[in-house]
Amino acid sequence: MQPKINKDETILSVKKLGKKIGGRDIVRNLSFEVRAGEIFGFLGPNGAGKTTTIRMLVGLASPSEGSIHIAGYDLQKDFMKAISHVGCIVENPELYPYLTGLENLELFARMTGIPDERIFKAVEQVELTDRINDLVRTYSLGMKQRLGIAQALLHQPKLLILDEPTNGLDPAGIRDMRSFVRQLAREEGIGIFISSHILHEIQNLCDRVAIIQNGQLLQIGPIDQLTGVHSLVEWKLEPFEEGLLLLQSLPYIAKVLQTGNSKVTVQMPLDKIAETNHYLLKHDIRVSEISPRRQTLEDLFFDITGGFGL
Ligand SMILES: Nc1ncnc2c1ncn2[C@@H]1O[C@H](COP(=O)(O)OP(=O)(O)OP(=O)(O)O)[C@@H](O)[C@H]1O
Repeated sequence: MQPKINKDETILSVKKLGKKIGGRDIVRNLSFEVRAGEIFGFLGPNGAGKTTTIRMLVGLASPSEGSIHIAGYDLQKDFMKAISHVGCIVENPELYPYLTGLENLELFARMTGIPDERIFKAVEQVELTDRINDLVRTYSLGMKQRLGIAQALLHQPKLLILDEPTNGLDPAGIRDMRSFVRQLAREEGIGIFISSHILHEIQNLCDRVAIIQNGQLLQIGPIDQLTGVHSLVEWKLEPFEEGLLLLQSLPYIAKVLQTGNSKVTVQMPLDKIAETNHYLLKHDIRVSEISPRRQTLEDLFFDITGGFGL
């Protein structure tokens, strides 16, 4: 029987979190929540403060300001209770290659006092049943990741923290990861916090995202709401510089997002395409391509972070 999921239950609540290291603000005034059954993406360019935030969420670093509550428990005041609801896989999990997947989990379960019967459930949850009796040294990176996640699920956490989970995985590995992460959220009601810089992965997987830069929150919200706001149109123009200047002079062209290979992508209303095309042609600009599309998470990310560091 599937557990009843209360989607209003807040699993992780971060309020006004701050971290100073050597007098420098690494994380500032960061607030967000992750609810039961929700997949929450945490994005930011290199050096934005993602790892520092995760280190605070799992108790490896203490906040200079603010609070973290996990399943209602204050991580600072009630550490053991709060952390007992967290499963995390940060970097590569510790696994023994000359033991089978099952033996690895049995060893870990015994060391941490978890009953054996939980193991099969966790193996099922990460879709590793077929290979669980094989030696870990024969596993692909994706299978090792899944075994690591099974290990993190053994104590039935309400919050799962995954730091760059698709790093190094091939497309099939990424697809498998996406499938069971969705199931963990939808069927088990686990709140899932994923940091990543692979933006299309986040776009396909997460319900909501937070984008941070310089330790501060820039945007937070459901992906559809954040990305559906603008329509983008890519133009291929010749001569390019003159065409670009003309486009920029139009009052309804909101933003120029990318240039290269005689192409420019601008934010503009779709019903102005014909008018714009006519205007360019009238000024002897050859328009060889016009491609309208919806704004992606990647566009939004580059737009608001300035596109640095990815
Ligand atoms: N122990 C430390 N001492 C000094 N500076 C630090 C320390 N830890 C992190 N920083 C600095 O804090 C900033 C944020 O680092 P952090 O590793 O949290 O970023 P990140 O978003 O995880 O980046 P990446 O995607 O590159 O891992 C960086 O400028 C980093 O140099």
